[in-house]
Amino acid sequence: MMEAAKVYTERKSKRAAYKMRKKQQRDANNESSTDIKNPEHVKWETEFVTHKYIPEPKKNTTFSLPKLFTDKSIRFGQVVDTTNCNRAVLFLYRRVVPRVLFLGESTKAYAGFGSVFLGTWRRYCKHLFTTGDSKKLVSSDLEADVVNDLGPLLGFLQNFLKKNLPVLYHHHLRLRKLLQKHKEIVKQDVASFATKTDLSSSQLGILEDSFLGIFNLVCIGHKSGRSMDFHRDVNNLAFGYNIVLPFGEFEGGAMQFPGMNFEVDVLPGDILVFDAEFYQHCLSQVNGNRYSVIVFGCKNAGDELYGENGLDEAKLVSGTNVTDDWFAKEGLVRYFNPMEGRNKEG
Ligand SMILES: O=C(O)CCC(=O)C(=O)O
Ligand SMILES: [Fe+2]
Repeated sequence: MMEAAKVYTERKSKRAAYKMRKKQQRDANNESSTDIKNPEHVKWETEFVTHKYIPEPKKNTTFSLPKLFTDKSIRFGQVVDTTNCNRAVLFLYRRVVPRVLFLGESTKAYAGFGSVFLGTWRRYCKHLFTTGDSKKLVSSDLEADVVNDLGPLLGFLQNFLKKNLPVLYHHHLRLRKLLQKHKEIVKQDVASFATKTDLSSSQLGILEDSFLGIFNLVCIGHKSGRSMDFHRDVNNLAFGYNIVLPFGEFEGGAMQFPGMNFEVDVLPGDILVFDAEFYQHCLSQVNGNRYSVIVFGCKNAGDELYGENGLDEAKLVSGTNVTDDWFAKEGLVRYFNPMEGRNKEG
């Protein structure tokens, strides 16, 4: 007994020392704790805002909007749209990305002066014409460096979502599994899929599965071309949310929501999660070198998997083929709050 008690005490003090060391390391690196449960760090706030769709203004129109969520603490803005369906939520996590995971030089060089897309399927990327220069595909001498650089960041993000936004985590996971399932089907009969769908055999396996984790598509943006114009990400997965992580040395680049009459600063180390498919948005003028990692889902994949291959679950991710009744029957809600509860998939 005595011996056991001693071992226990030793372990306890070792653990305490370890925790202390980690904390000191974090402080030294000027990193923030990712434990958002710490009440000192978290201050959830709910803002109810009404969103009004406004006609797309001329290119380069600038908006002057009041800033929300300027505080250092993490906040939660719940947005009620005009149909009062609680459709959208925006989440802003301040200073949660450890500094060691910030984008490295290789990835910045790889992004060049436009946007590049990394995804499981080359074709799948090709479909994303959200910016003029997104045709640049995944093939570069820098690719290995980029994978080494981005992999840990995506791993961190995945764990972060799992802990803090479980429903969104499962939404990505579901799409991921669906695409994997499709990949297996294609592999078994490569010839017959060659013309059937754009997610064809020749496009498989560009990146290791483990690199993307639960995610399917990642955009690395530099200067964020079109984002500065007022837009919606209309090719996005329905009910998906963009996860935006800005990096670099810059000023400006606030995410603006003119239809809701506010903007939020999003800074290196922050994670912004918002419904870019539903809400019109743009970035304010950026001065300096701003890079952004944007994780999202593209609805073409869901549409193709459903339409071309009849994979039933794809209805869920494409959204376009389903009614509210279908969701209800499946025990799902169309407009989920990524923070609360879980959709069906375990
Ligand atoms: O932050 C960026 O670079 C892009 C912003 C944007 O338009 C989006 O995430 O949908
Ligand atoms: Fe956007």
